[in-house]
Amino acid sequence: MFNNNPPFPPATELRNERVRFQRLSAGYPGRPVLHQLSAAIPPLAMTALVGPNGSGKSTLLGVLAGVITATSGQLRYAEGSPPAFVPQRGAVGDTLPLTARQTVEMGRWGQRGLWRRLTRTDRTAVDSAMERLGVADLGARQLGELSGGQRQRVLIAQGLAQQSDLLLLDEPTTGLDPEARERITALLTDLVADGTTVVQATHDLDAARSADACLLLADGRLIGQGSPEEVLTPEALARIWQPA
Ligand SMILES: Nc1ncnc2c1ncn2[C@@H]1O[C@H](COP(=O)(O)OP(=O)(O)OP(=O)(O)O)[C@@H](O)[C@H]1O
Repeated sequence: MFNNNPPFPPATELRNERVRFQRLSAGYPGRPVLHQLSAAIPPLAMTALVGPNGSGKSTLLGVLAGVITATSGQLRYAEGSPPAFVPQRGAVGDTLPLTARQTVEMGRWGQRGLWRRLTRTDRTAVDSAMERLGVADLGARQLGELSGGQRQRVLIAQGLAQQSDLLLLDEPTTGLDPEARERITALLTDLVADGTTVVQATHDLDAARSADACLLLADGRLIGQGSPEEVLTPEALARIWQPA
């Protein structure tokens, strides 16, 4: 959830790639999930991770975020900040006794450490992330009292407060109504225009089709990468979502 040091040092020789992984495998104890993935994440662009339930999208995001360690392969980052990771809404306890503002402030812990007081710079980063997500007026509300869309925006604000140029989001629009979805999609598009590299796992094919690049996963294997037109063909989608 917080800024992590990348598991591998920045690789200055990466050109036109923000992240590159080669023959990357990862999983959980006794459960291999990702098998030998090789791909690159383009900088200053939106990349969509697409695939059926259980195909390994969250696991790949976790590896890119540095919260899951690869079991083999290579993962390299171009120069830039450590990634900011916005986990799935359901992965964050709704019953945590935290206000919306405290939740966003947690985004600064990576820079500040858990026990240090927030500086003015931290508070400014928190304020501006909350303004940008339209949740400034919800600051005093308990996280668990917020609607799904509001809670999602608070979690994205926590990611933005990290001020990273690499933002990883796990299904940021799942379960939201169309208006909330559009709002978040527009925000992510603006972030890319402002110089952020965004990677989102998504079930939303409209969001995936409007991304700059797609990685298509099935059963922990990468079965397509490239532009949405190249990857999200009717044949590929039929094959993975309606197996014979
Ligand atoms: N903490 C865990 N421990 C053990 N297995 C896990 C864990 N988290 C996920 N898995 C398993 O890893 C596989 C990939 O899960 P993952 O969450 O990465 O897929 P996903 O594509 O993000 O799925 P969804 O679209 O449902 O979110 C699944 O078989 C899942 O059951």
